[in-house]
Amino acid sequence: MASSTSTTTSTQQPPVAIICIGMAGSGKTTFMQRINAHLHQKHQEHPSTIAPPYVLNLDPAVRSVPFECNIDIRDSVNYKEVMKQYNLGPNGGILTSLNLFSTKIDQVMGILEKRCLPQAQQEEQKKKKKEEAEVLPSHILIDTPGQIEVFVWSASGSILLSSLASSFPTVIAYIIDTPRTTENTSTFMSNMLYAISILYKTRLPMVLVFNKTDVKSETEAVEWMRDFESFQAALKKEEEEHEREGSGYMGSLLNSMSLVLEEFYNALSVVGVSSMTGEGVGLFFEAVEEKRVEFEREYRPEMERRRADAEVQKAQLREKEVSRMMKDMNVSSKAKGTGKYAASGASGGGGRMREEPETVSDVEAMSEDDDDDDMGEEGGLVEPDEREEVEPSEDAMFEEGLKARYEAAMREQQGGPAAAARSAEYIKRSQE
Ligand SMILES: Nc1nc2c(ncn2[C@@H]2O[C@H](COP(=O)(O)OP(=O)(O)OP(=O)(O)O)[C@@H](O)[C@H]2O)c(=O)[nH]1
Repeated sequence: MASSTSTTTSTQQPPVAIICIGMAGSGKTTFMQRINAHLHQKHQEHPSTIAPPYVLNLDPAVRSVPFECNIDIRDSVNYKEVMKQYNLGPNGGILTSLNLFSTKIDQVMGILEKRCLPQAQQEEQKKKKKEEAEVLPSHILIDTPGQIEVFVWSASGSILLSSLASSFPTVIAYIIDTPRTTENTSTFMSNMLYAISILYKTRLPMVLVFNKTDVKSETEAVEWMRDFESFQAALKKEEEEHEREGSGYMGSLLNSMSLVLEEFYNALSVVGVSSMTGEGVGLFFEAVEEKRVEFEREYRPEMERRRADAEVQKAQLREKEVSRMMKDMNVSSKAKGTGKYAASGASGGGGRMREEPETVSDVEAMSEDDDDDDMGEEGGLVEPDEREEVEPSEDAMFEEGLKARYEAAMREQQGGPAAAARSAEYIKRSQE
């Protein structure tokens, strides 16, 4: 049962964000209510050392939430209005509401960091000249819409998840309706495949929560995961019972799947919970604690490596773009100096104001004219040697400055910590 160590995490480390994901009706909201109540109870028992959790509701379509939320998507987006205004169905309404909410991600993260991160709190403490530090929450709980695909596979879902994971150790709690999932092997396998796709899409540590264990124990499901032979035996039994036509194909597919999924099962923590009775909640928090350590050990370095790779790629792209632009500039600046397109008299005959060439043949024609002009200049206006000495250094300085400005502008455009916020801005604009 409940272990006290699991929920008495040192308040000085950042809280772990638990994102509850699961199919509609799997019991996410009831589970959220249960773990929220558990943490509140811990807070009441040790008010000076344990703070209540910080709670977010990201389900815009839920009618009522049976727990108090610190941040509720429904406060910023009216799901029904969104459906009406954009002429959308329920799923489109949820997706658009999430998109609209994700445009505020920088504000949401600002609040979360201020309320939950030790560094931010220390600054706040200094500002307010407080003697004692406030106890920080050890957990951030996040409820998501039942339409998993809307959350997990949407741009806004990715923005929300990656923003959270960049500031806090983040764990996915995948909630499974145990009685329904263990009805038969194919339902079980479908649910596992769903979980695997979420694991690979989010690349975050995951705890599988077999919910509703008061109705049916998780033992059978766990056995199917841990022991390949027991899954095969269940499969065989089903085939015999139903004597299904063509079940040979289905059976061999499920068999192969269970072998393939072995690796995936090993990467997961599995717990059985009853959100109704509270049984197994302590075990869940122990599993979360394990995953927090795993996040710091494996996921964060991997995340940082991916971010560094992306930075390198962006820098290479930037470099390429800048040299391409500089090449273009070279062509046009060469063509600018003199020639038939030069605006006569505008710069004392220097031809600085002439028109840009529009085609390659224009450029060639212009450079031929330049040669002619040189000859003309040799005739008395400017010494070619003199011009070579002066102009390249001016050009070089001009190009250097220009290159630096382009590079800075492209860095501004492509990278930086506000990239997620900008993507969110993009989503917002696309909604308009
Ligand atoms: N017996 C039992 N019923 C549960 C448990 N957890 C949830 N339920 C019931 O399952 C139903 C669905 O629960 P919800 O918490 O609304 O499920 P949800 O996943 O949030 O549903 P959506 O909001 O539609 O995505 C409700 O009738 C709950 O009472 C449990 O541990 N045991």
